[in-house]
Amino acid sequence: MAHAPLALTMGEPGGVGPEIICTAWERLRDTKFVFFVLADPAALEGNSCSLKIIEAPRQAKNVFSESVPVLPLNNKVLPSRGKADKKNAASVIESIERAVELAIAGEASGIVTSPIQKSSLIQSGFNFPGHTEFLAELTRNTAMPEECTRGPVMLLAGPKLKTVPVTIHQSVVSAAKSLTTERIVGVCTVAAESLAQDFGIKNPRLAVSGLNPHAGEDGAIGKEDNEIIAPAVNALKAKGINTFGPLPADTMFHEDARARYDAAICMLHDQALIPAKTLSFHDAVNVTLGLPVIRTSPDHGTALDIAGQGIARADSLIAAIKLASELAERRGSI
Ligand SMILES: NC(=O)C1=CN([C@@H]2O[C@H](COP(=O)(O)OP(=O)(O)OC[C@H]3O[C@@H](n4cnc5c(N)ncnc54)[C@H](O)[C@@H]3O)[C@@H](O)[C@H]2O)C=CC1
Ligand SMILES: NCC(=O)COP(=O)(O)O
Repeated sequence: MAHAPLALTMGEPGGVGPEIICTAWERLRDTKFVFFVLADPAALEGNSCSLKIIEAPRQAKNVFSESVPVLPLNNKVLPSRGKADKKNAASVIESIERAVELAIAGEASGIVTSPIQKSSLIQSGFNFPGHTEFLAELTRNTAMPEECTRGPVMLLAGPKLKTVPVTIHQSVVSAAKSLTTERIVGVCTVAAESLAQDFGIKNPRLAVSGLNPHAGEDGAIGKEDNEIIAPAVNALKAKGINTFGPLPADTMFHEDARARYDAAICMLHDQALIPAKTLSFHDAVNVTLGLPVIRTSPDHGTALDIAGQGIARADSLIAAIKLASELAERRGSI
């Protein structure tokens, strides 16, 4: 049976989201990568692509080669290019919530999120630091596919490197304090399962970073590496997960080092995202593992500084759309 279309969320209407959605559609309109956008049409107007209002996701396929299919939201936006306005928060959030409902109902084969301006949503009272945590909450009561452990876990997947941060949207101080052996084992377990099931990597090799310089220099520069991370690596090995580390984070991303593993598991957000974005800013995709629905996203943010100038690249969004479609095929979604 043909796949249901992908649900694209609107993201921050003042950012580059609307223009890269339009560019992505122009490049994909004659392909199998059919999507519809959950948006207030006002957010997408002013770009070169034509829009077609649809009433249900199943209509997307019939209009996709001619227009961007748009499933309208109840909450309206007042877009202002280059600025994030917290008055648009209800619409931005509704887009994500409706995408999740449609994916759970099988009317969308997966969700691709456009970037949100987190600071603006948080100022409006939104209680989540990012999509990852919000999607985990929205899908909390939905059963996971068989033999899949619940996350959420963030994966940055690029052509040269896959990285997973154990701690995500936390200050460095709180991230360091919140690291536990159990948490590292949990994240690695979800990552290993997903790399095998979703990415087809048999017995994936996980390289686990240290937290401190030189992985703690045998306890001389911090105790977490020996007391928290090394026991996690041992516990993972005992579970049969192909894991090694803790490795000094500064020397685990050069070309020869990358050849030794399938994913780098990092203790901090920036340990994982700096190498991923440095190597492949325009090709890497942010994937949330350990959800009952498929979710991908471009690796970049709202780029308010270039919004509306016609220079934003849509490559990472296109990579996110293609990857979501591949994952849906692999999972055998409707
Ligand atoms: N998945 C999501 O919703 C994400 C949201 N964000 C949010 O985005 C906002 C801005 O974050 P920043 O740290 O400034 O990162 P950013 O990725 O928005 O921008 C960083 C730099 O990259 C450039 N850039 C970004 N996307 C580009 C594209 N498609 N083509 C060409 N150049 C591009 C920007 O112009 C800027 O110079 C923050 O609120 C952040 O939380 C950041 C990452 C992911
Ligand atoms: N730096 C990555 C990022 O902030 C994306 O987070 P999320 O919105 O996917 O949770």
